Amino acid sequence: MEVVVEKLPVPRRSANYHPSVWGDHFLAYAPQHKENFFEGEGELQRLREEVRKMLTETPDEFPGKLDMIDTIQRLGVSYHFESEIEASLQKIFDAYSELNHKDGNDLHTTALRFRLLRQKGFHASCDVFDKFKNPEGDFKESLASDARGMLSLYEAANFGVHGEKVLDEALKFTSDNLESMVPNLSNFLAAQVVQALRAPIQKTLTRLGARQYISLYQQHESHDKLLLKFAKLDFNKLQKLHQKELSGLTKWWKGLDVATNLPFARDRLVECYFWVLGVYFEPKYCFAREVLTKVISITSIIDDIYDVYATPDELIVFTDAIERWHINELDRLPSYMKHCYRALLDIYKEFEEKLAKEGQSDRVNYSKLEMKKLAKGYLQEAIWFHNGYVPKVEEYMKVALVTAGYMMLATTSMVGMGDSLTAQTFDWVTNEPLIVRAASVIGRLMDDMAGHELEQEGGHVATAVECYVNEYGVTKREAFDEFNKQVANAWKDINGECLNSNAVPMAVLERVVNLAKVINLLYKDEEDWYTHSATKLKDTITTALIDPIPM
Ligand SMILES: CC(C)=CCC/C(C)=C/COP(=O)(O)OP(=O)(O)O
Repeated sequence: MEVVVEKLPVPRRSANYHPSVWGDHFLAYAPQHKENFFEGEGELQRLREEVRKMLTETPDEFPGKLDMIDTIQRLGVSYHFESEIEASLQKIFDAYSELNHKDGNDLHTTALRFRLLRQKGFHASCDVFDKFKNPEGDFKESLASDARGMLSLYEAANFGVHGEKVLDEALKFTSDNLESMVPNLSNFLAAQVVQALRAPIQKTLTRLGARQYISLYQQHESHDKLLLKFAKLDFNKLQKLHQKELSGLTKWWKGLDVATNLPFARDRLVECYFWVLGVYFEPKYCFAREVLTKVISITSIIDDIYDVYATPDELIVFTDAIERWHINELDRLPSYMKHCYRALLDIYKEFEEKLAKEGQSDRVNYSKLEMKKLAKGYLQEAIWFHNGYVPKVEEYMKVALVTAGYMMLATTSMVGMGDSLTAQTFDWVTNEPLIVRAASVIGRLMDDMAGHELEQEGGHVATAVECYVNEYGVTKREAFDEFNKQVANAWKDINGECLNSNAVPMAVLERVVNLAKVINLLYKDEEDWYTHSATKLKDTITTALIDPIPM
């Protein structure tokens, strides 16, 4: 279809997004030496083996072993000991009833064991919490004086699945009581409680959680000095690795020159990299991070083309060009779209070439298909907007779960993950499995609650909020209450899908869980940190990616 463009002045909208707050900052971290760039490498390796020894020599049936595993995980270094921890948890799971019986009324140990198992996909039964209830069926009031146990129960209850009433009650009981306990707690415990109430472990990004826990842990009077030193060194080493990756990505991004060529769009490379760092931080996922960062940052531009700048006619051509996915399509596009379209094709071509060496270039097709589906969803929303149409909730959600972007990102997150993934796993992810739908529900509803005011001012497709208010004649607050319930239910779906999953590797499920965690940070409390990234998100990125931990 031929469309005449840019001959007549076209009325354009602008959302006045602020420019990049990072500019070329990360270019300064360009790699000088490819190998051995970290001075503390020798020390780090020595400490790692000491920690491994401590971990393997501590008997699995010791309650202290649970605390050791938990501390190692929370300090962000458990990725070094995956097989050792998995083997311990398997033994602990096999002896679950017996161990619970032995611990009697120790709430902390019971709850911690339950959470550590659930976190790694073991279906630990929540019946172990029944004994902490009184004959009336309520949690015993006496527990409210056991702050450590209450905190552990709260963290455990965040791993509940549908139908686990005792965990719903535990979540309410602990949430209601923990806050008022804070003034009477030690600094270490009080700080943990405050942090946990803000975001439980289940919803905390691993790098941020590690950074926070390292500072807390060193205030704990009986902390393990060796473990603490190892965690600090490892955090700083990874931070340097991430800085170098971001330096390379900044170089790539500069070639696109968003400020000049696409001035209406959000220029958010560093924020996108941070998003991806929430999905995987481990060194082995370096290429996966590159793939996902490039895709998410170009998607952000594409989203702004659809939502803000383009005319409906241009969007029809653009969507068709994405569907055809061929460089010849460039001629049909106005010049601003050309920049974006060329970049889109280039990045996928680059992935294909790199993956061809491993015989894995087919994987890219799954991501391309999802990108095409996303573009069609974006077009549908743009058409609704330009027609002033407010869909019914069901009609809206069908499209808006796609435009939440998480079906595409979940698929793309797997593209660079290495050789252990099969075609079956890719088929699984592109068939909208429950866990991906649930992450999309969280993404869509939290984004809509956060973006609602702004999107209405700037002119934007009706969000879930307007659709719901319009269809059910309720207040905005009532719509928010309903959505918060749906978000909580979606977390239960996610928790359930992670249990005893033999069909899909845990490493893949963890990517989807992590995608949901990122939403919980960026769109919490009805704020949009991603779009307005100059304050809270800038500070958060600074702690994760710029400031090293003092040794
Ligand atoms: C999850 C993905 C793909 C992230 C890339 C950046 C992006 C599009 C964020 C959401 O923006 P928005 O709040 O404007 O989204 P929407 O227009 O869908 O409401």
